[in-house]
This record gives sequence, C-alpha cells and structure tokens, in this order.
Amino acid sequence: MTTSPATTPAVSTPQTGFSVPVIDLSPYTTGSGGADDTPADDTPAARERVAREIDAACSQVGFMQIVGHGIDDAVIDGLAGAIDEFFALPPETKNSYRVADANRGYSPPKSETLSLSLGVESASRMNDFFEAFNVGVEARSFPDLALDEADYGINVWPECGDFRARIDAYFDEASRVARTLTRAFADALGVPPEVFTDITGHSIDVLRLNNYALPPGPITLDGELTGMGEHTDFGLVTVLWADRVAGLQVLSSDGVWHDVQPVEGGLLVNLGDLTARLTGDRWMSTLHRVKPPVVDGGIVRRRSAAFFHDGDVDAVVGTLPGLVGADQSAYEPITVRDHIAAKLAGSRQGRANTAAVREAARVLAAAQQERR
Ligand SMILES: O=C(O)CCC(=O)C(=O)O
Ligand SMILES: [Fe+2]
Repeated sequence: MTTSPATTPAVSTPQTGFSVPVIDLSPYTTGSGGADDTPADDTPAARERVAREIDAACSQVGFMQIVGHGIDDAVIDGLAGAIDEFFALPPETKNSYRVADANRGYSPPKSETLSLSLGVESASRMNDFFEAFNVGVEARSFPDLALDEADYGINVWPECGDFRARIDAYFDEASRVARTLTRAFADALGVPPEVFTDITGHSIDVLRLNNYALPPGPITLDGELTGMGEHTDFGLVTVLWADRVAGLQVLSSDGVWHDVQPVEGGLLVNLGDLTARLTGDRWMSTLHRVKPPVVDGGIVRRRSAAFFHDGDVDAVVGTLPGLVGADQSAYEPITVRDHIAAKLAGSRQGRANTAAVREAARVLAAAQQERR
C-alpha cells in the first residue's frame, strides 16, 4: 500500500495549526438528533452550512471528524466487542478464516511467522504488523444484476458469540453514514445527488477491522515501528471508527505527519482516490499511516474499523465536467474495477501528472522533515 518513489521531493514548509475539522452532520441525518442529542436542525440553511464545512475540509485536509452521525453507542460497543472477541482467538483459529484471492476474512500480521524469542526484532521486519478481518457486500445480494462474485468476494463468519449480528449492525450504519456523506458531498460540490447515487447502487463496500497489537512481553526494537504503511484509500469515502489511542498519522499538504485521534463519540472520515478523481483534485485523497508510539518497548493496543465505500464495480469514474480545473486537469475515466486493480497492483493509471506522483513526493518530503 505504499506509493512509488518520486524523483523530486517536494519542498516542505512546516506550518503550525493543522487540525482535522469537526463537522456536525446532524442536519443531514434527520431524526437522529444533533451532536448533543438536541433535535436536528435539518433546514436548508443548516445543510448549506454543513456542505460549506465539508467543502473546506475536503479541499484543505481530506480528513474530517464527524459527529451527529446518528450511530447508537450500543452499535459501536457491539463493534468494539466483536473486534475484541475475534482477535483474542488463538492464531490457528484466526488463520482458519483466511480466504485466498479475495478481500475477505482474516489477514494476519506480517510478523506472524517471525520469532520474537530473541528479544530483539528489526522494526522493519515488524512493520505493517496490523492484523485485519474483512467483510463486505456480496454480488449475490443483487440477483437481478449479472455481477461476478470474484469482483466482490464471499464473506466468512467466525463462530464467536454474535459476531455476525454485531458486525452486520455496524456495517449497515456505516453504510448509511457513507451515503449520507455523499449526499452532502453533492451539495458541497454543487452537483446533483445522482452523481453519487448512480455509481453506488451495488457499491463494493468493505469493512476492515484492524487490530494493532504486539505479542506480550518486552520487545526491543532497533528502529521505527509502523503499524500500517502510508497509503491513500482507494474508493470514494472511508468512515473510520478508531480507539482514542495514538497511532493514526495524517500527512498535511506541507509535508508533515500529524497525530490524529477521533474526538469523543466521533468518526473520522477521509476521502479516497476516486473522489479526488471525480473532483479533478479539488478534494484530496490524503496520505495516512498508523505509527504507534513505542513506550518501554511496547505499544498501547489500538483497534479501528474502516468502512470503505468504493462505488459500483462497473461504474466509470472520471472528472466531473464542471470540476475540470483551469489547467484542464481531468483524469481519464476509469472503471472502479480497473482502478482498484491498478491500486492493488501498486500503480496508478491516468495522466502523467497523477496524484500518485504528488503523493509520493509528499511522503519523501515528510521523511526529510523527520530527519531534520
Ligand atoms: O487504523 C487506522 O486508524 C487507519 C486504518 C486505515 O487507514 C485503513 O484501514 O485503510
Ligand atoms: Fe486507510
């Protein structure tokens, strides 16, 4: 999930004052109450205000903190409990839920086969030590459409407590929030809602449960540890629930990594590459990574759940005509299928001036910044 190297590192100028804006979505989540449980103000003026806040956050940061999303605490507690129960299973049980060639089931940490018994482990060998479990939308849910299961994947469900019921409940809510966000995105961009609804009727949405934990006992690391390497998300929008524990870092446009934690009761939301593509880079698909601070040779365990709203596999996504910049910087139209395949292959397609080149330059600039 890393980008290809760039030839010319961007010159970065550190700035203070980076922040991920907190946006109260309740004017769009009618009936679910405001951030503080007051009745939602869903007047056109309130929605307009939210749309403007979203436009600013998406143009300048690519990340937002969303409150007023309307997800019950019980659903979020269910998600957190399901994550705990699954990842506490013995490795052999978790490994029995691996699925070959599909973005489904258990994905073990890279360190899985490495022995830590010597007490000293190369940090580079410990990088990307997250373990994950993926569930998602299945082609069979759309019997009227001739969809290929291979483009979607078939879920596996561990037999642990009411894991499936709890994950399904959260999945439905995250899906609702993602679709509410794209409704607000349309307003923020001044385009009809169909721009998003037409490409998300059978969206290949995936929920990835992430667990960042090191084996118990003292471990001496000989370098820096990365839980999940820097990457941009592939799709339209990602709704991220995470523990309020340090680890997530977001790259600002001046090339500096910033620690970001969700606000109390909030969800983090970030844009993926397809939205950068749709908007001709008016909005940003921002680089992020997970780098937990190491204290006394250990880290604080951290959980997250990323809901990726990626669009219909056969949807064609190019830059919206009204959003082509003055430099005519439209991205080539591409199907969601081909875009995801290219991302998975570690490369990008499109014009020479692709986001990948710019993002890679920003990663290099940030690395230089860190060395200073
Ligand atoms: O764990 C996190 O906070 C980030 C996860 C993430 O970026 C991802 O799953 O794509
Ligand atoms: Fe991500």
